[in-house]
Amino acid sequence: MENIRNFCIIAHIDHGKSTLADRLLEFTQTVSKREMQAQLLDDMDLERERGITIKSHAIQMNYVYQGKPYVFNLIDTPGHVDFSYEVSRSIAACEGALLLVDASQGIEAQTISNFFLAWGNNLTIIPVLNKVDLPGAMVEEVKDEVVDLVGCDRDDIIHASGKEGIGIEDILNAVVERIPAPKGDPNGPLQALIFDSVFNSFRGIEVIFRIKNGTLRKGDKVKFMATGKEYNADEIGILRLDKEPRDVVHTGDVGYLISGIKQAKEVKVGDTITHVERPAAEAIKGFEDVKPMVFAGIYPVETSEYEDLRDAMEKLQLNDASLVWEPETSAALGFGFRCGFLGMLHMEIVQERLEREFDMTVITTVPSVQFTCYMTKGDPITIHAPADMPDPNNIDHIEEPFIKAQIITKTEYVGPVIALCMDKRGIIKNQNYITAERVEMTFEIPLSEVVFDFFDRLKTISRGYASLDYELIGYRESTMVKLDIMLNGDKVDALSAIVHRDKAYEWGKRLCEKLRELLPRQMFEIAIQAAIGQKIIARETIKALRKNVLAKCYGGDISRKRKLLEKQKKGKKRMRQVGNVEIPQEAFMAVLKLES
Ligand SMILES: Nc1nc2c(ncn2[C@@H]2O[C@H](COP(=O)(O)OP(=O)(O)OP(=O)(O)O)[C@@H](O)[C@H]2O)c(=O)[nH]1
Repeated sequence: MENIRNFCIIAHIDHGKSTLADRLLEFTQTVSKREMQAQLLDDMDLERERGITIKSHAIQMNYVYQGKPYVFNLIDTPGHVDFSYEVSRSIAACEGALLLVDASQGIEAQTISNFFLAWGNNLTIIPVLNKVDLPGAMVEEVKDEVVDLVGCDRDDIIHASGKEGIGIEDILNAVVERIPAPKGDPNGPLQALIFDSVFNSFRGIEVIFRIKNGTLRKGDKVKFMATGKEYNADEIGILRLDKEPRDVVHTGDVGYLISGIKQAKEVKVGDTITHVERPAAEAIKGFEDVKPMVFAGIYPVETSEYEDLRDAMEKLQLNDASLVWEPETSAALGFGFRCGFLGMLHMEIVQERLEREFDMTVITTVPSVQFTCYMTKGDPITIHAPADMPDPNNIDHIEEPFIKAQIITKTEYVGPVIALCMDKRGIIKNQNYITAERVEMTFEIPLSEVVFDFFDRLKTISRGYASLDYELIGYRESTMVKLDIMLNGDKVDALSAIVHRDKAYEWGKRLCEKLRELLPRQMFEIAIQAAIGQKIIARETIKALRKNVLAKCYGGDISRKRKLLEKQKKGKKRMRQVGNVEIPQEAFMAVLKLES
């Protein structure tokens, strides 16, 4: 145990965590030159394509320091605010954290929030000034910022460049010198915290854990404390580039367990593994429940695929503990699921993972935050979907979630940032100069105004020089109304939205215009109407299509006709027939595009 060091890398998005992790793996020869590829730990295709980390990844390295061998368990974590739940779980498995700060950018919003997360969990922080190779590196200024935030000495900050391989040895040495070895009793009853899991269709669910006390041996009979289920530790081992089986995993170590578990619901991230004989008296304190920020319906494009979709969601949930869902029915779309996400990026990623990893084609409906309706009679109702909104006559008042938003930007953009936040019904609470050029502002804003396109607009008005972090602070009364959309007189529940009354007329008008652009023309006319209650507030018409596609073929070439039909069929992916109107995926998201 003396020779183990468990640490994670935390930073704001794009400050270079994955690149630095690559260098650490290379330097410690955890991977050979042949196996090395950029951002090695980002092993999902989606992560590579987008260049972002979505999942935390654990990997073990060996390092010799002053002649003594050490075992490092490194956990690379995502930087985007939507994935902070991954970060908090990784932190629970570590004693220390490398806090990277991009020397050309300085401290950003998630640098601060991730620092406080690690610090609050008593992790030893090693501050690292990364990307010092960049010509724009502002070494002294950014060091001032780091000293201010972390409260460390200037000399504690390590200069590094993941790209050029600068400072790698200094970092590895600091891990040994500054981060404490894990504590725990190797002879005590087994307590291992499950902090991640992966579905493997051949071998059953792989459980990733960190042992706090006791020792786990291959073949041991183990029990998951939350579910009470018992298993055989068929295979245990450590996580190198691949899983490496071992006969024993010791106190303080990070490892995996395979016991042929097939049911996703048997594995709960945050649960404790113990022995059936000599069980631990209590479970390790698990993780705080996730608080989803955005809710949307996910429906199969083919109604017959509902059960397959449920199966896919269960498996995905294993690997994404922040995804929550429950069954939902829509008059327009049939059976599906109401899902809670941590943000819009998370929602996009879930949709893409369902399609890529589980081969599902799904429709996602208008996202919404959660509201509380206080009724004139009876208990308050929580609403996750516009379709659930009760009759306005029975509502006393509605409360919506508010957040505290922390925005860091350059002083020259303070004006536009304040204007944007005011437009979003925000109130400025604080303004604090980090340096002469950079300022940190705090706002209170309704979540519904921030969760959708706010970040894009913030980036545009600040030319990319703004970062945002937010946390929920509670619910406040607002005058919200339900905006309904009707196609040829039929209300389409999946297109409804809950909006602030002051914006409802404008939104209704623009939503109809947007839908006119997005709905494909059909052989008949389509009337698009927006209504609040019984009152129609806007209308647009899509003219009927006169020619049919096959007319272009002059009736001749059969194979060409077939190709054309084939092409049409493909185009139908991600579309749902509602009544006699076809609605493409983009139309369900139209409400998000009204301001751009
Ligand atoms: N010049 C320079 N560029 C770097 C350095 N480290 C990373 N980069 C570049 O910065 C970008 C982001 O690097 P990543 O390693 O993907 O950053 P990350 O922090 O892992 O990103 P997320 O996991 O998505 O938060 C990439 O384009 C890298 O090539 C460095 O030391 N110097």
